[in-house]
Amino acid sequence: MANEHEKENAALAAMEYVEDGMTIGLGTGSTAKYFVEMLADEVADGLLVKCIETSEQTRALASSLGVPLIPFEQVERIHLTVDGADEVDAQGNMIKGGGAALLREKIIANASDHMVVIADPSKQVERLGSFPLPVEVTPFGYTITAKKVFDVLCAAGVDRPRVELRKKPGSMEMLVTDGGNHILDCHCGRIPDAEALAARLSNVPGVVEHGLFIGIARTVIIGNENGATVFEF
Ligand SMILES: O=C[C@H](O)[C@H](O)[C@H](O)COP(=O)(O)O
Repeated sequence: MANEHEKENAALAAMEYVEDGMTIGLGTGSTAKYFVEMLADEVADGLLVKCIETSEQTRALASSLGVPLIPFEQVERIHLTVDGADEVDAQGNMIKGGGAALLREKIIANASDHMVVIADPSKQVERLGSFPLPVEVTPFGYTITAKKVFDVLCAAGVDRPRVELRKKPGSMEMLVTDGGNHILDCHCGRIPDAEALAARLSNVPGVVEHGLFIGIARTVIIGNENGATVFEF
């Protein structure tokens, strides 16, 4: 599939940022998977790195491929994190969390010296919001939190938002994240001011984290059929 080749080329370009001795944050999702696989090949060839995973899914993948993982508590510094995105705008701001991994992804990206985002061109947008914004909430009081989140979206200028509790794929059961929380998918259509919305959402009690990554990515790599385009911020 063309799309897969674009993801793969983005991951390949991200390998340029990897150096011996680094501690590396491993993202989650179908694009990050290519990076983990490429890193595993280099590790097999003698690359010395330590890694920290952003989800149980990535932990399983990395372990199965022999990528060395260390517990977060033992991490003193994260030199580089490479992760995918659901949407990325021209400023490098993103929506993440389509795979429900946004909490650990944001903690790790924010703690990293350098976050590199890898994506195919379908993720590039002029304005964030077409992809439903994931908001991770505590199970306690989630129905009330959902109402507050709806109010915040309206107050932030989102036109007729819709807030949906995410279900497990193919099931009527509520999805539970790696952190034991639930996800509200906020259908916004268009977010007028992502930075302002991010600040408002962070102020809602019961919201653990949201999928707006503002000013966190330093490099965005968009893969294409023949290679990749790199944007630095
Ligand atoms: O929670 C999931 C992550 O934020 C992913 O990085 C994001 O959903 C992009 O995933 P993919 O590369 O599969 O489109």
